Amino acid sequence: MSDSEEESQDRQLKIVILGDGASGKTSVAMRFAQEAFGKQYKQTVGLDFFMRRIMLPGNLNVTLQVWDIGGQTIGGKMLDKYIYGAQGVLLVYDITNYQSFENLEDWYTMVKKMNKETDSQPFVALVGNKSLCLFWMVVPSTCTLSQRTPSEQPQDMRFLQILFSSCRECVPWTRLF
Ligand SMILES: Nc1nc2c(ncn2[C@@H]2O[C@H](COP(=O)(O)OP(=O)(O)OP(=O)(O)O)[C@@H](O)[C@H]2O)c(=O)[nH]1
Repeated sequence: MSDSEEESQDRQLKIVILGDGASGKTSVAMRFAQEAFGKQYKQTVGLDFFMRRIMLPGNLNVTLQVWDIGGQTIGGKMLDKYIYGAQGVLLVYDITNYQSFENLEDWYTMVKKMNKETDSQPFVALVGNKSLCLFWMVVPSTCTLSQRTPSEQPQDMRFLQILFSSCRECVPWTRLF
């Protein structure tokens, strides 16, 4: 393969979406990859994949492989395999469900455990989904995972700030991916 052919090939990045069931992971992935939203809840069993090509500054083509992990996989045998090798992790909670925010700590622990041995750590972002359901909001927008666990500052991760999404109402997505 020539140099130019090699250069024109897309780089692949693996993004894993984690969080409790019904927090909106599939909706986030679908909104990103297909610009679609399904109102009906259909539980993801195991995992699902989505892909989208994007162009980064400098005409760099990148294919994002989005791994939508079912909320029921926590504690399951396969979860570490799903997380392995991810360059980015979105930890999704539902702003109308406080438990889904609290449980992110468990998801985050899995990410840390999985990546303990590897040199490259993924970028991790918290995503407060259903962000336009303000009437039912129970997780204040000032909460972050690191605030909840001050002793556990994520020095070993490149931790991004909290982001908000609303799949139903289609707010701009540029900051999330
Ligand atoms: N109003 C509103 N509803 C949303 C939003 N995102 C998702 N939902 C709804 O929330 C429900 C659950 O969404 P899913 O995307 O299937 O949740 P999930 O996290 O993938 O769930 P699991 O497959 O169980 O892990 C569905 O009925 C969605 O239509 C949003 O931004 N706003």
